[in-house]
Amino acid sequence: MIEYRSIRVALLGAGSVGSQVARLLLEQGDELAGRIGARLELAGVAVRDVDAPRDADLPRELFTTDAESLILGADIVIELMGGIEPARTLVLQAIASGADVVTGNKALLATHGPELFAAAEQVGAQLSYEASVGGAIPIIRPLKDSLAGDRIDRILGIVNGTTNFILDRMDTTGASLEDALATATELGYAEADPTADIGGYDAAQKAAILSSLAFHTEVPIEAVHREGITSVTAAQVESARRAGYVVKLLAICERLADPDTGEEGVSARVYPAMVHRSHPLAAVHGANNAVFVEAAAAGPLMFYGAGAGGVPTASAVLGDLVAIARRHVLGGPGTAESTHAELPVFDIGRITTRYSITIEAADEPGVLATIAHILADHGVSVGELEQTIDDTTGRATLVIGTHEARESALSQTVAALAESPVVVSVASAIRIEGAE
Ligand SMILES: NC(=O)C1=CN([C@@H]2O[C@H](COP(=O)(O)OP(=O)(O)OC[C@H]3O[C@@H](n4cnc5c(N)ncnc54)[C@H](OP(=O)(O)O)[C@@H]3O)[C@@H](O)[C@H]2O)C=CC1
Ligand SMILES: N[C@@H](CC=O)C(=O)O
Repeated sequence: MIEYRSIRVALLGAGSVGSQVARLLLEQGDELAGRIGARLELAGVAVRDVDAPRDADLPRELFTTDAESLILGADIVIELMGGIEPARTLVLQAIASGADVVTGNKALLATHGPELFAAAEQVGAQLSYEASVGGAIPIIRPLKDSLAGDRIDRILGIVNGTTNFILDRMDTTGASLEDALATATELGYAEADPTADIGGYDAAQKAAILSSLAFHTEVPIEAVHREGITSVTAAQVESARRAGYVVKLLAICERLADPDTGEEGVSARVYPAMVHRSHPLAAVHGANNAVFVEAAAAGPLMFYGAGAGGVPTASAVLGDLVAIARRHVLGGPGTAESTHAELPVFDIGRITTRYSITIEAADEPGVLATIAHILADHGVSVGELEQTIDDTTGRATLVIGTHEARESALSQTVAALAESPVVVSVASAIRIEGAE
C-alpha cells in the first residue's frame, strides 16, 4: 500500500451540495489519492447546527460550528455555505492563512468577485468556482482556459435549474408555480431563499460571472438586467404552448455595437422568453441547464447537463478540488483570471429583441383601429396584428405577432396600450429568443 502525504481539506457547509462532497470525499478517498498522488484528508465540516439531519451519513465527530478554527491549518477550504456573510469573511481568512479555495457560491462571486480574486492573486492562492454556474456542467474552465484565445460573441443559456424545473412542470403537467417550486426545493435544487431562483437573482449572478469570463471585462451584478418568472402565468405558458413555443428563463450575454454610436460593449440580461419548440433549448427539461457559446474561431458550442442538485454539483466541486490538490503535489502555477479590458455594459433599453404582445380588449366597433393607431405610433405595423373574439365573454384577444424593436420602444408600447381606455389588459408581453 502506498503511503501518501495528506492534504487537509476544510469543508464549510453540509447542505444539499456540501453533504455530497463530504460523502464522495470519504467514499472515494483511495481512488482520489491514486489520481492526485496525495490523500485528501477531510479535516472537518463547519455547519450551523451539528445535530441537523443530513442528506448523507457522515461521522458526527467531523462536524463543528467553529468555521474560523477549522480553516486554520487547512490546505484547501471548500466554501458551500452560500450567501454573502460569513462566507466572504471566511474565504478571505482562508486565503490570508495560505489556503486555496473552492466555492460554488455565485452570489458571493457576482458581488465580491474582484475583491476575492485580488486577495487570492496577491498571495498566489487558487480560487476555483466551477460549481457556481451550471451545476455539474463544465463551463467555467472552458471559458476561462480552453476558449481564452478565442473571441466569444454570445452566450445564450438556461442557467437556473429550479426555474427550468418549474416552467417545465407548468408546461408539461399544468402544475402551479408554487407546487413546482415546493418539489424543486425538496429535491435540493433551490437556493436557501428560493426568491433567488424565481426572482431571477441566481441566474443574473451566473450571467455576471459568465459575461465577465467570456468578455474578459468586469460585469457587475448591478449591470445585469434581471426579470424572474414570478409574473409568468399558467395562461401564458398555455398560450405559448398552443403557438408552438415554450417559456424559458434565459440568460443572454453578448458583445455588441452600440446602436447609436457603434462603440463596442456588452449586454447581460435575464428574462423569461418564448423559445420555439424546434429550438434545442426547448428540449432542456427538469433541472437541466444548457449553455450555447458562440465563439469566432470555434463556432457554436453547446454545454448541457444537470444544472442543480447536490450530487451532480458535488462533481464540479470535486473536480476543482482534485485540480488544486494536483498542483500541491506537482507544484507550478495555477490558472489565473484574465487581465480585464474596460468594455461598457449596455443598458437593456439599447437592446433589440423580438417579442409578442397579447392584449385583451372589449369587442367594440373601432377597437382594432384604435389599437392599430397606438401600435403605428410606436412603429409596429398593423399587418402584424391578429385578432380572435371570444363568443362567450365578448372580449377580443389581439396578438401582435413577432415584432422586432428596441427594448425601450417595447416598454413604451406596452405602457401606451395599458393606458388606452379600449384595452382591458395587456395579458402578456413576452420576448421571443432563438431561431426557429
Ligand atoms: N443546491 C444546488 O443545486 C447548488 C448550489 N450551489 C451553491 O452551493 C452553495 C451551497 O448550496 P446548498 O448546499 O444548496 O446550500 P444549503 O442551504 O443546502 O446548505 C448550506 C450549508 O451551509 C451551512 N451554513 C449556512 N450558514 C452558515 C453559517 N453562518 N455558519 C456555518 N454554517 C453555515 C448550513 O448549515 P446547517 O446545515 O447546520 O444549517 C448548511 O449545511 C450555495 O452557494 C449555492 O448557491 C451551486 C450549484 C448548485
Ligand atoms: N438554485 C440553483 C442551484 C444551482 O446553481 C439552480 O436552481 O440552478
